[in-house]
Amino acid sequence: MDTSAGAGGLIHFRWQSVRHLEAGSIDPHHQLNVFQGANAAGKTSLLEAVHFLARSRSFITHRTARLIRSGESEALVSGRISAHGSVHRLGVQHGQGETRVRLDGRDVTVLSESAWLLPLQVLNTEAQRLLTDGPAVRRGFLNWGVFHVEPLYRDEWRRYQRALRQRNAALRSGDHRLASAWEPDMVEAAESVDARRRRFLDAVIPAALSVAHEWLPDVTLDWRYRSGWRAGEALGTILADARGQEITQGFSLHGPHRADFRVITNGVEATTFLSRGQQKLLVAAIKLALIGYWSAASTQRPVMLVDDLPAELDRGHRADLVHRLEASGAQVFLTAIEGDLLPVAGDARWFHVEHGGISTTDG
Ligand SMILES: Nc1ncnc2c1ncn2[C@@H]1O[C@H](COP(=O)(O)OP(=O)(O)OP(=O)(O)O)[C@@H](O)[C@H]1O
Repeated sequence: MDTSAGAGGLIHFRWQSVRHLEAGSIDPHHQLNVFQGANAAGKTSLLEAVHFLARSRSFITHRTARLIRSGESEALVSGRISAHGSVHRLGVQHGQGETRVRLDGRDVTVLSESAWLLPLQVLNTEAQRLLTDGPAVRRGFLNWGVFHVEPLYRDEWRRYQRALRQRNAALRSGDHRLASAWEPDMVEAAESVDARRRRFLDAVIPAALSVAHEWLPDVTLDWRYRSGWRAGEALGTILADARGQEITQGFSLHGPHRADFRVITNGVEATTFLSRGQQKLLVAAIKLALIGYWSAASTQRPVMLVDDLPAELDRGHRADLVHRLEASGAQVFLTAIEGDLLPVAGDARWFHVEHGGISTTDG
């Protein structure tokens, strides 16, 4: 670890045996990095490699093994990251079914320790799952969102999950007394998890909807949060009342593990009303608001990976999204087949991607 922290974010990045990519390295710009190249050149693979460094897994398949270049036995990424006023060395290696993470010369066993350094979001075709998929995806968004600004959240969420697991085990064995013994712990952790989630959403979603409103002026936008238990009632009472039924089911039906939030457009679910391009804009607005919140609330520079930004967006929305990304305070990695579709206004580093090789260009 050294103290030449500079502007923050990923200041050096190196990869080996990742998908289609030739082994290589780059020194990313602290604000905007554009990767342009033809189909199958390796642009997405580069973003995937950055994701692998930050989160120790692939963002595409959730099957990290596929990240390894065909014919090789392990993939390796490493980087120097400026965060919290210092520079950290992070390396992630995947091979033989195992992922090994090293931070500043020591092994890391808890993912959140290394993930903490690079608060990261992805905007790609999968990102629309935030709107289209079930609540688990939105809870994941909530958990990462809160985790990066409220360090205590991770412990409270873990404490809740532990109490929930224990209560579920007691329910499955039909043990009322043991199930009830775990409830006070569950309730205490649930209340603080819920309070932090509400605070986070109250800051992020209205900001997101105000940007979305500029992009979609004819759409009425609203949002709702469900804590996971009946509004206005104490979770402790709900758990006690539900215990008999839950013993039959074998799991807990109420609590923040059932939380969700939804964006409502013209009175109905966003996904039933918006076009694909409009959904992309709405998700982009949510992610922009999140990285804005992270930038303002913590000392790390967030990283935003945007795959094929021009796809599905008209010229006006494309330009506005690029400008907002440039002003977001994040370190942005953008890919595009044709760079001239991206009206970049400020300082940026441009890279040409061809047959898995990456070289800097002057734009
Ligand atoms: N594990 C792997 N080993 C070697 N090559 C791989 C591996 N996984 C994928 N590829 C190849 O990498 C190429 C895809 O690269 P990538 O998705 O990064 O391209 P891209 O530049 O983002 O393309 P597009 O603009 O078409 O989305 C494909 O040719 C694919 O067959």
